[in-house]
Amino acid sequence: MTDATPPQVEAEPEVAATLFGDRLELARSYTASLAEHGETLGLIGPRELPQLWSRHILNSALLAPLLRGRVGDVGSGAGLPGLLLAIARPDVELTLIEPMERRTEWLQSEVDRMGLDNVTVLRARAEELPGSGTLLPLDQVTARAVSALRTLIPLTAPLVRSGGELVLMKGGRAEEEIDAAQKVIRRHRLHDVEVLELGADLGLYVTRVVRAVVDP
Ligand SMILES: C[S@@+](CC[C@H](N)C(=O)[O-])C[C@H]1O[C@@H](n2cnc3c(N)ncnc32)[C@H](O)[C@@H]1O
Repeated sequence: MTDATPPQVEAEPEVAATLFGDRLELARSYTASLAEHGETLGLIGPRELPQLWSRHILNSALLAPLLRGRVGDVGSGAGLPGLLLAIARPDVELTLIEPMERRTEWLQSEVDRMGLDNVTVLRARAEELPGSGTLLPLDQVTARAVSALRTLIPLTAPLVRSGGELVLMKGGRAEEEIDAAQKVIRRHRLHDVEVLELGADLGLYVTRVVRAVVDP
């Protein structure tokens, strides 16, 4: 006999209230919708449900205090981190850049359902955007789980204005990725490249972020 019990969604950690403040209901609403539809739409696997808050929702929200102005999220997928950041920071304008139609439909439906007025969903590959006139220069670009830094930097740096920033979520190999990306770091004139470790003070898994200033 196989165990047919469906995986349970992780209970909401208390720290969610600290990270989302008066936007917590929206974060709950998005999380419930992702838990309900994410697997059917191919956005998340069933094994993610027992760690949905701690591994996906809250670690995305940890970036919120780093943001300012007009921000693009490259490869938003299910909305991580871009949609969570739009929820946590209604004062920031988010553009979610995602090439897959089914994913952009999901993102737009969530934006409409929650009535978020600080989000634009753009169906595109990041490399098509520079010079296309579809995207104004951004103050910052975020990305999570899109590719290694040496390929991610050429996709993201051209979208950012001079003096803007890349804010890229990375795993435990962030330093090795930076070493392997030295050529593109020079080519795209990135400086002040640093690795931030977020979340430990809140009792969360450490989320590593590579932040760099773009100076074309
Ligand atoms: C592994 S998923 C990660 C999705 C989400 N950021 C997350 O952390 O769950 C990578 C996403 O990047 C998108 N993607 C891949 N290449 C891209 C490109 N050149 N420009 C924009 N998005 C891209 C894919 O369609 C996919 O949705």
